[in-house]
Amino acid sequence: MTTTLAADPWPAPTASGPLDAVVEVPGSKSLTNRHLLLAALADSPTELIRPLHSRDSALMIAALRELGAVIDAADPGDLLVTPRPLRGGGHIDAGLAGTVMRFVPPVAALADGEVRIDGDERARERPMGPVVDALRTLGADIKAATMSDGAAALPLIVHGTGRLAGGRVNVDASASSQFVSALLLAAPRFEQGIDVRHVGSALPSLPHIAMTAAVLRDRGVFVEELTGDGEPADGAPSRWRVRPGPVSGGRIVVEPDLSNAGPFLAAALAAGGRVRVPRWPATTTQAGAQLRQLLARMGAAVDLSGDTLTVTGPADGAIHGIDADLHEAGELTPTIAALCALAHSPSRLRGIAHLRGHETDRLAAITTELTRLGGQARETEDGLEIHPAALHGGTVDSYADHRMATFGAVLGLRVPGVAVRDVGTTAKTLPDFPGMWSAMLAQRRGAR
Ligand SMILES: O=C(O)C1=C[C@@H](OP(=O)(O)O)[C@@H](O)[C@H](O)C1
Ligand SMILES: C=C(OP(=O)(O)O)C(=O)O
Repeated sequence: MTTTLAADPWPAPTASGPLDAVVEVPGSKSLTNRHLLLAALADSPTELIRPLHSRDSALMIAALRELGAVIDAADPGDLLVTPRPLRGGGHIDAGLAGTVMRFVPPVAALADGEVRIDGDERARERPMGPVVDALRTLGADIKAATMSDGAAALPLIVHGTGRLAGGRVNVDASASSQFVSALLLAAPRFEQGIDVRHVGSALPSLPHIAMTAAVLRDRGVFVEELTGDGEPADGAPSRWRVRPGPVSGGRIVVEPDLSNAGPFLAAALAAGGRVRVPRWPATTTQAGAQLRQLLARMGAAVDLSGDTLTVTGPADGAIHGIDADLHEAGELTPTIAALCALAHSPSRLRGIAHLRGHETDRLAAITTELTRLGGQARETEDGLEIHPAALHGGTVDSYADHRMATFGAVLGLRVPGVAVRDVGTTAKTLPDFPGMWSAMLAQRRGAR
C-alpha cells in the first residue's frame, strides 16, 4: 500500500473536465470487522481475502490479538485468522471505530480475565449505554464510565469469566444498530444464545443488522429475524434469535466497501463524465447499494453491467435536489449532502437523527461547514434541509470524521478554493484517500 503525504489543510482538487475513471475500492469496513470477529470465535482458521486495511480494521485486529487470536498476513493483503481460547489481561484501543467499541465488549465478556476498553476522546461521547446494559442483563460484569445522563460509556473494564449465560434481553437500539449487531455476533458462544428485542423509537441501519445475520449464517449459525411477537418478519424485524453453537472457519472473500465508493461515484455528478467501480456485488447487505437509486434520482445514469457499476453525471451538469429518508443508510449522508449542496433544487434528508452520535455530530458538522462555504443548510429534528446557493472556497473542518473529509473533497470538485483540514482522517476506513482521489482525477475523458 502506498500512501500519499497530504498537506494540511489539503487543497481539494477542482475537476478540470469530465472524468472517465475506474476506481478500485478497498474492502468493506463493516464486512471486514464482522468477519475478523467471527473468525476469532470460530472453531477452525479463517482465510480473509481482500479485507480492508485501514485504521478501523487495524484496531479490530489489535483487539482480537489482545484477546488471544492469532492473525497473520497471508498473500499480499489477505489475512489468516487462527482462533485461540479467549484470554483477558489486555488493554484494547477502540479508536473511533463503532464496530470495535460496540462489537468487542461482548467478546471480552467471554474471555477469561479482565479486559480494559477505551478509545479516542470522541469515542467516550459516542453512545454505548444500551449494549453495556444488555450485556449486564445477560450476565456480564462490566465497570463503565458514565455520561452526564448516567448512561454507560467508554472506558470499560469487562471482568470476563470465560462464559456468559446469554438469553432474553431488550435493547433500545434507536441510537445505533450496532448495539444489536454486537450482541448477535458473539451470541453463538453464549450458553443460551440470545433472544434480543429492540424496544424504542425507530431503529436505524437495518441493512447492517441484516448483514450481521447473513455473516452469522455464512458461518453455520442459526439466526431468526422476527417481529416483536416472535413471528418471522416479512419486512423490518425488531427481534432476533441466535442459537448457541459452533462458528465455522473457512475462506471468505470481502466485498468492496460500497459506502466508500460513494464519494468517487458522486464525483461523476460533481465533475461530469463517468466513474466505474469494478467488483460491485450483484446482491449485498451493504447499505451503500442504495447509492444506485439515490444517485439516479439526483440525475445520474446508473448502470450495472457484469460486475461493474458505472455512474455517469448529467450531461448539463444539473444535479437534482432530493427528498430522501436515509435511516437505513445513514453513513451515506455526508456524500449525498455534498451533492445536495451542488444541486439546483432544494433537498430534505430525513430519518437520520442518530447521526448526532456518529464520529462527530454529522448534522451539526454538515450545517456548519456548508454555511462556512456560503451554502444554505439547516438542521431539522431528524435530518437536514439544504437549499441551492452559490458556494465559495474555504477550509472545511473534518472533525476527525472520514466522511466529513470526503464531503469536502466532493464539494471541491466544483467549488474552487476548498481545502480540507486533516484529510488523513480518511484512513479510518480508506487507505490513501488523497492518492485515490488524484488518481481518479487524472483519468479524464480523452486522457487515455
Ligand atoms: O454495523 C456496522 O458496520 C455499521 C452500522 C451503522 O451504524 P449506526 O446504526 O450507528 O448508524 C453504520 O452507520 C456504520 O457506519 C457501520
Ligand atoms: C458511522 C460510521 O462509523 P462507525 O462504524 O465508527 O460507527 C461510518 O463509517 O460512517
